[in-house]
Amino acid sequence: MFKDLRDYYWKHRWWLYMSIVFLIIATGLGVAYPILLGNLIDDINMGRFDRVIELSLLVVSFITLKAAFQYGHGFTGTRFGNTIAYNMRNTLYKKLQQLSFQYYDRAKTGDLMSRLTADLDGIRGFMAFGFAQFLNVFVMVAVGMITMGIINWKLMLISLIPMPLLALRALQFERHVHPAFRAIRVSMGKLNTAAQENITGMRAVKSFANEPFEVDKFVSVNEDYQDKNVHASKIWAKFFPVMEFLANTSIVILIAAGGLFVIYDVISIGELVSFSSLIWYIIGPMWGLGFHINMYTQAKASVERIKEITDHPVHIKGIEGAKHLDRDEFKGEVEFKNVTFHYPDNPPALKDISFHAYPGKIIGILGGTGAGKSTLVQLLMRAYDIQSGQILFDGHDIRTLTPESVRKQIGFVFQETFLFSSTIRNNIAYGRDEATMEDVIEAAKLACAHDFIMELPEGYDTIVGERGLGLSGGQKQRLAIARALVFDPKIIVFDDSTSAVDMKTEHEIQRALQNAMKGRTTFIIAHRISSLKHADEILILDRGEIVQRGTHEELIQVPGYYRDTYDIQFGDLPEEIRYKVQARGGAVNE
Ligand SMILES: Nc1ncnc2c1ncn2[C@@H]1O[C@H](COP(=O)(O)OP(=O)(O)OP(=O)(O)O)[C@@H](O)[C@H]1O
Repeated sequence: MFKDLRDYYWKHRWWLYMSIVFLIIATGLGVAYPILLGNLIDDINMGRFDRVIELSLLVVSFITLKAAFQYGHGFTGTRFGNTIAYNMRNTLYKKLQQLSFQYYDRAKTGDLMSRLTADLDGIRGFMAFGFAQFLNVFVMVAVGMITMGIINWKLMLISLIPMPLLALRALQFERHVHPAFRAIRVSMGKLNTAAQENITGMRAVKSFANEPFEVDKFVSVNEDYQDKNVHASKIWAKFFPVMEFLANTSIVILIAAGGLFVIYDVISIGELVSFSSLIWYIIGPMWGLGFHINMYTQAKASVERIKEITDHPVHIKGIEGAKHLDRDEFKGEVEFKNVTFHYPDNPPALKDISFHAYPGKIIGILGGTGAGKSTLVQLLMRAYDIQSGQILFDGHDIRTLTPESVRKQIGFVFQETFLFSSTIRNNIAYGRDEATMEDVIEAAKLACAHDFIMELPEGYDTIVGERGLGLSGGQKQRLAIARALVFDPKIIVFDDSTSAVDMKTEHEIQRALQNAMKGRTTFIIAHRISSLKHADEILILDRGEIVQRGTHEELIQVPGYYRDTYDIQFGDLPEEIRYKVQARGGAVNE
């Protein structure tokens, strides 16, 4: 475990060393206190009062010194644990940014969140205190036994008789309670996931009036969480009285045997008092043995869970000597050459795809659900590496370019718009820190979003809620278009951006799209002919293959998916209305 964490703590290891030394000193000083107390009692018992003040002051000084070293241990330990957790958190978060789409296809949000929080916290706790205290167990037992042995080794051996049993019971307790705690953690994860999903999907819950079902679902996971806690408490309740009994047996033996030793003048009454304090130097560590081991095993498991992420291979990265694609030099030419791609463990999602998009041209993509449209445009930004063929930007295979520079050339408008809980300005300028207010406004104007933004109470400073709550679907999409444009990219991709909006909004978005496409190589996935008809080439995909291609005029002449779609959308209209609607570039029932 320490080897795995070396990178995070090596530079700060002095905090750990200091923390251990301070704790050992505090433990050593703690031994002086019972001895001094014993001496004090013996002096009083024998009527020697001359050293009382001196000894009392010494006791106070030792207690104060011990407290000071304990503070030092706490301070340095916390510093050490927090520094490690801070470094690990940053590394982990950075790695999460680097991991590819392939990783996130399978990752679970709740699980990742618990690694970032609960697991890191477990490691922090162990490194801050757990480790030093684990070492201190041996120091305490050794110091306690030596000191008691010096006073009277026979009494020491007699009073420690129940100790092996106590240690055994503590280890048994750990063995039982460890899985119980693990079950509580798993159940806690389920509870979090249920609550998180419910809050995220509250609109769906309400629209289906499914609150009672959700409450029942939560009650059942909550019951499970409660059961797991009750189970752990039962283990606790079963083991602790026995452990307490064994610890107290030790004290009883000490008092009984020690009393006899005093009566027979083998030890003084003060020494018996010292003994009864010193015995806790053994009982305490035995009692806590299970707890320390538990803390260690949990921290070890957490390190492994974190290493799973930090050691996870990054699937998409620039090869050695990858070229940076300069945005001023890039013309916007895209070519797919016999591209075949499948997701891991899946049949091909795209088969032998070839097309050439010249700078400024529009490629329309149409096809049934699952045909591979979104996959095709995701390959443009090298979300995944293809199995065969080539994707070329201005003639360069994108695998020979740095992924960042490839992605910076593309403005993406996704099916679903994700907005961050921040101002509208920041959401539009997302990914382009150097964008000025003028750039943001210009992009918003092009995206036909400026007017509605100005009607909002705080204009561009309006904070949009999580996921953009408070804005309509059409408004969110226009913000997404503005965000894509603020980059002034050479390529722009629209993934079905108008499917979820009403006709009026669609018309506004269409206007925004027309503005956005000007001078850029455009890929537009759409189900509406009105969005596709201006394309220079339309690709019809079916089960990962291009089954038809051509311009609107060419495709409506031949039977196939495009003409069928056209007939469904325009077929019922009389000839002259059909003509007018098409000329307007709008949808059928506008
Ligand atoms: N992340 C993924 N992992 C595994 N398979 C995937 C993944 N994404 C998509 N697929 C599969 O790849 C195929 C193509 O999916 P894709 O999303 O590209 O289709 P689409 O044409 O965009 O569909 P839609 O119009 O419904 O969005 C489908 O069979 C789909 O199930």
